[in-house]
Amino acid sequence: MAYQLTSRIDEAFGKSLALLNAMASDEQLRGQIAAALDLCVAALRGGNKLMFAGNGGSAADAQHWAGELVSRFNFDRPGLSAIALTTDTSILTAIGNDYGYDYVFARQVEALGRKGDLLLAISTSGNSKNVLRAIKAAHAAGIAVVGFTGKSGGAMAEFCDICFQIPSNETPKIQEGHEFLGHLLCDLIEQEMFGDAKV
Ligand SMILES: O=C(CO)[C@@H](O)[C@H](O)[C@H](O)[C@H](O)COP(=O)(O)O
Ligand SMILES: [Zn+2]
Repeated sequence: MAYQLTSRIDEAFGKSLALLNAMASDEQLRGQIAAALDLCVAALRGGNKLMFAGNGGSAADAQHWAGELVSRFNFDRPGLSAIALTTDTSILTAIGNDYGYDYVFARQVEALGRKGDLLLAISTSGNSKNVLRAIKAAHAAGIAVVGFTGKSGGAMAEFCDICFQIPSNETPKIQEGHEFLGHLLCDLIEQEMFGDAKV
């Protein structure tokens, strides 16, 4: 029992370290991070907002990252315009009940999204229908999309303007990769927009 426990813990550390190492040495990923940062900063500097959407653990990521931007990340600065489309239970239940769960994000993108906003769509499989519909609704409204998914990319990869494909097929490990990128983007956005004014 103790041996199994130890080996399982070792395995978890090993997989996460290998994942982060693979990401750290991926030059294409670095280019995508810079490009996603440009889209985020352009939207925010243009007076637009970032919208986040995802299911389950990715809903938690959406809320987490929007919170970092609206409140603060590393240092005090003006709040940044960001919203998670996963939080208003009245809206979610109304859309889910009246139109179906596949529409819970798309309907909000249609209602709240404006040309120049940015959608950050998170799906480990890349195949969640409500996320795919949100991406479609975003493009119809002139809103660019940064996707976060796994190695296969699923259906969403080809529809995103930039798509982060974490090099794993395991949902929790993909989520760990997403979490790293989400925090990194929050750090870079804050630095890019307010770093010079930092006291
Ligand atoms: O957090 C986890 C698994 O680690 C789950 O809650 C997971 O997010 C849910 O099963 C989601 O419904 C998966 O959807 P998706 O990532 O494939 O779009
Ligand atoms: Zn999870």
